[in-house]
Amino acid sequence: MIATLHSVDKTYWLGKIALPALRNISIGIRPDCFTVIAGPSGSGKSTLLNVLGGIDRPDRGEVEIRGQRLGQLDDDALSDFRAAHLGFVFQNFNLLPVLSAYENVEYPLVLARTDAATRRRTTMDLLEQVGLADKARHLPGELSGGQRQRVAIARALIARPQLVLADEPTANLDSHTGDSILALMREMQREHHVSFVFSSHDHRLIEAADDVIEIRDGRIAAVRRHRQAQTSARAEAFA
Ligand SMILES: Nc1ncnc2c1ncn2[C@@H]1O[C@H](COP(=O)(O)OP(=O)(O)OP(=O)(O)O)[C@@H](O)[C@H]1O
Repeated sequence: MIATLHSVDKTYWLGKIALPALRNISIGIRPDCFTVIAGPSGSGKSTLLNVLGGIDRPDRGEVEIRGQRLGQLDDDALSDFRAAHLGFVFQNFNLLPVLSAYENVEYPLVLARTDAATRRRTTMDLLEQVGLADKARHLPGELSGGQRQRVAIARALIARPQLVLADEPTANLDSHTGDSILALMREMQREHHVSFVFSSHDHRLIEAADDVIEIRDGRIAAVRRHRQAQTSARAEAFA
C-alpha cells in the first residue's frame, strides 16, 4: 500500500456540539491505482482526503504514506513532506490568478529550488501533456474551467509525487469537460505511475476507478477493488 489510515477519527466542534466526520476509518490505498472515495454530500469525503493528505490532523488513529507516519512530523516537516510526495487538485482549481499557466505549473519547482533549465523543460513538457502548450502565457482568468483544471493537474504532477489527491475535480465542470478531465487524469495516472485518489459522487468517475471506497456518515460502507494493481500484475509476470 502506498498510503494507509489506521482507526482514524475526526470530529468537528460547533461550540459544544460534536460533529463526527470520520469514525474509525481504516483503509489502504494501492500504488499505481485510480481510487475513488464515493459517498453522499456530508458523508466525510473531503475530511478523509484532507486527513490523508496531511492538510488536517486526525483526532485519533494514524495516517501513513510510503512508510512515514504523518503524526510523527511537526507542521514544518509535514508541509515539506506534502511538497515532496503529494500533489493536490481542487474543485475550484486553486490557481494563483496573477501567475500565467506556465508560472502556476512551474511554482512547486521554484519552491523546491530546482534549477532553471530543469524547471523550463519539465514545465513545458507537462503543459504539452495536458494539451496546453499554446496557452502557457495565459492567466487563469483567460482560460476555460476545463483548461484551468488541466493546469492544476499539470501543477499537481510537476514535483513527481507518488500520490495525487483530488477533491471533486469535475464538480465545477459541465459533463463533456468533466469527461475529458477524467480521461486526462486516467492517462496521467498511468503514464506517471502515480496513485490518484478522488472524492466524487460522479458515477462516471466511480465507473472508471480501480478501487471504490464508499463512505456513509463518516464510516466505511464498502470497499470494491476492480482491478489487480499494475505493480502486482507486473510482479507476477516476473515470478
Ligand atoms: N470546518 C468544518 N466545521 C464544522 N463541520 C464541518 C467542517 N467541515 C466539515 N464539517 C462537517 O463534517 C461532515 C463531513 O463533511 P465533508 O465536507 O467531509 O463531507 P463531504 O462528503 O466531502 O461532503 P460534500 O460532498 O458535500 O463536499 C459534515 O457533517 C460537515 O458538515
